Amino acid sequence: MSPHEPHPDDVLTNPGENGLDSIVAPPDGGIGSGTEVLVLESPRTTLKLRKCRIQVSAGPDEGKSLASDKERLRCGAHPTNDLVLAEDRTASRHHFEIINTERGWLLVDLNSTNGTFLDGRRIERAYLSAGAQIRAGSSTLSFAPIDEEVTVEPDREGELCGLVGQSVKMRQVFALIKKIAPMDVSVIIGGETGTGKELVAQAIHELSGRKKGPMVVLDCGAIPPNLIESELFGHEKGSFTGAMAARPGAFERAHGGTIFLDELGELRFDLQPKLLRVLENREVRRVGGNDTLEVDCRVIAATNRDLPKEIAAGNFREDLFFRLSVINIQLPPLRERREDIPLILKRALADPEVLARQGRKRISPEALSLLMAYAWPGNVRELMNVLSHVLAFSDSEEVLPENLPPRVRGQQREGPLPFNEHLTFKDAKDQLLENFEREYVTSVLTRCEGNLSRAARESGLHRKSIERLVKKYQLDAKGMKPR
Ligand SMILES: Nc1ncnc2c1ncn2[C@@H]1O[C@H](COP(=O)(O)OP(=O)(O)OP(=O)(O)O)[C@@H](O)[C@H]1O
Repeated sequence: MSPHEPHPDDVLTNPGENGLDSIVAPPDGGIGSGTEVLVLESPRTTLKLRKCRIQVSAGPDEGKSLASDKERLRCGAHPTNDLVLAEDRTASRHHFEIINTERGWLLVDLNSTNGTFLDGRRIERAYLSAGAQIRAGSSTLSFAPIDEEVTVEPDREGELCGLVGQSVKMRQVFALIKKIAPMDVSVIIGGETGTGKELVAQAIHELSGRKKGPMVVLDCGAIPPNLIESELFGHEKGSFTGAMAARPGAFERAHGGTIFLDELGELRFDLQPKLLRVLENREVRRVGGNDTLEVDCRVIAATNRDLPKEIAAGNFREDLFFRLSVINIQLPPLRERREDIPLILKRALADPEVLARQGRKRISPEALSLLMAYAWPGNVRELMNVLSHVLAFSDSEEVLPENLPPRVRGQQREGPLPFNEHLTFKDAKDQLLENFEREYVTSVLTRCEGNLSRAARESGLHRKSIERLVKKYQLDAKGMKPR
């Protein structure tokens, strides 16, 4: 897609019936996103596209015009601009840019020699209204915003770039991914752990014009605070103790491609302005370095936190949220699309690697109905883990209910509490509690593949408490990581 085709500014959808809450607009309650939510009767998603048109109405390039959906569009004499004032000798190489912000179209002078004028007044930054007249060099340009709505029907296919799902909710997600992937805008992907946020980010990258470029994943929750700048911007050799060699940061490595900021909600509040600065300026300077490097990458972020709530609680910066949430895709938990389970299992069993290792396997109808009844707090990741565990430990061709873990069979709540009646009350209680603690933490860690931060989030325990329990029961969290 050319950079001049439309791209959406906001995603609007039905938040209620027909499973349409899978894709939501950035919420407007209290934080003023300026986005409406359309309640539709049919399972469709409506994208509100925001474009603008600038036209040279006077000057040597008179008649040139551009309709753009880009987040930023640049104007000046240099051929790399979106609108090139090739004939205007008094226009600077990069004269001004117009940024599509959630608050409106912002005109920014790019340190031009002769200045940028809006309706006759010299400006550095100013919001544009319809019909505004911009003067750059000896050219006058008229500005007009264009808003249009596009309806996105659920996709017909039950698969997209490794994502499997035949439910209306997932097919809506697939259609939305296809629609927005070629548009070079930021995206925030929300959803519980294991719902496929990283897969969605990969799909957007693969279906975009940047697919030949790199996709760099930065786990914001896993970066020690003292290394955040070096992780984002890179560092020069010797810039701090331990910087043995120069290293490019994540943004530099993602140049020409996509940067995926995973667990964005975990990024510490005091570190958020540093990220915002890179997003705003699109340039980085390595820690200990002197040169500024321009970086051109698409930003996709994921979180399992409710960011508007985090903003209200003072844990997340509103400006960073708005900078990133041009499009907001919310992935539904597996328990809200149980009809996807058979297809996900079928695809997994047909995987050539699984076939080579385990041979042809099938799931009995009784086992399938248990798998479909379970709540899957760890979503598709947990389903995949259960499947590989079951396949590794069952010899027969058919997976039966007894091959499934007790929690899936729903047996953990059955029967009397397994306490030892020959102990004193206190000792019996302590033993019961210890058994519970050991089994609970083992179960949540298995589900989270030994990832302590994720296990803490899913269990509602503090990470320190999980660490203490792992130590107390000598659990092998590392051994639970996938090989
Ligand atoms: N719709 C899906 N179809 C097939 N596989 C899926 C789907 N969703 C998730 N998976 C699989 O589940 C696992 C977890 O997916 P992924 O890492 O994308 O989830 P996530 O939402 O990013 O999780 P987290 O928030 O914990 O990082 C992966 O093995 C992925 O391949």
